[in-house]
Amino acid sequence: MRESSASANGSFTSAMTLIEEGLTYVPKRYVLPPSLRPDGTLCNTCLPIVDLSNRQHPLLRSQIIQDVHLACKKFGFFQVVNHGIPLSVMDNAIHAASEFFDLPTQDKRHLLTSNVCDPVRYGTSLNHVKDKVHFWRDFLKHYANPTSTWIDLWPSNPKCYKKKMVNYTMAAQKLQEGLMEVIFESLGLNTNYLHEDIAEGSQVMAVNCYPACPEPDLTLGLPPHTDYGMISIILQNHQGLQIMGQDEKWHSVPLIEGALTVLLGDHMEVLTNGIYKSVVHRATVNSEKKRISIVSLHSLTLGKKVRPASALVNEQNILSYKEGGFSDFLDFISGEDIVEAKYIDTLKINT
Ligand SMILES: O=C(O)CCC(=O)C(=O)O
Ligand SMILES: [Fe+2]
Repeated sequence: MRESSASANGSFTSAMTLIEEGLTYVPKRYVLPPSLRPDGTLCNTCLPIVDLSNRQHPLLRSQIIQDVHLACKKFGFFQVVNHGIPLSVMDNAIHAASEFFDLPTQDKRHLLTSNVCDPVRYGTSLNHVKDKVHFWRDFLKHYANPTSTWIDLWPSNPKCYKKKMVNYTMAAQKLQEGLMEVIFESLGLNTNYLHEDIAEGSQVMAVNCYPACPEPDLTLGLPPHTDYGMISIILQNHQGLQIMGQDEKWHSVPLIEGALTVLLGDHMEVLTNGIYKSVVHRATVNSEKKRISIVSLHSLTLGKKVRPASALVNEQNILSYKEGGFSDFLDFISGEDIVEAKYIDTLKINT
């Protein structure tokens, strides 16, 4: 029978536990219908890489702006190199995350919750209580900006977690502020647009762990989805992320040492009135290595709404989105199954 001792009867079994039990197959609840499985047909298109080293250079900045514009328009995605976050800060964050997931379940269980509004959440799949099909992922999510408000709630085990993770979350928040300026400039908006709201904005860290999987072709770490925020910055230690191109084919995001991945989210689609679209992406799993990804999700602060920039609404590009905010997204995911429904669809004005 394809079911392990730990079944999906409402009790909690992390993906890490299954591996520790020495499972040689994936339990039935993880097996996707054939049409949703990763079928291995991938495109080898060169994906955009933006080198930020010259972003303050008066003459060379315009090339960066142009690269960002093309990448956002065509893919809603790019990788950044020379972004200013030291390799040691990134490696330490991955290390702290990995140690957290290696802890025995009893040391993580107190963070277990299915309430999406809790500022610190440990869990598995998307929502292990509600999911019809499960995904091969354990996660820890916590708020990060501003640090002083949230850090006391972060895990204190492993001991190094707060110290190592905070160096990364603060650097990612700063990088995000610089990236937003570049993205706004690429749209012809003032670089100071929403400056304070962005500096005070929400930052949610989604720390994901995808253990090595005995049958990686039958399941996924995360199903196709878009992120809700303005941008997401992803740090990963192994390949596994795929993005959907305009050609509706999956493209694997390569692992480039030191690079970070930037994804445009639904609130960016709203702000640009659809000039830039949020990118559909998914996480695949592999049979050899545990993969860690640390996603820094940025949007405006909880009470604020994002609306289309008035400079981007005109006769050629008529108003196409309603305003939406982090709290609208939380309401949406409390009620909907995100495998079946999309948050961005609730924000579109049907003309
Ligand atoms: O693991 C990844 O690379 C992607 C994770 C992701 O898409 C998410 O947490 O929203
Ligand atoms: Fe995502």
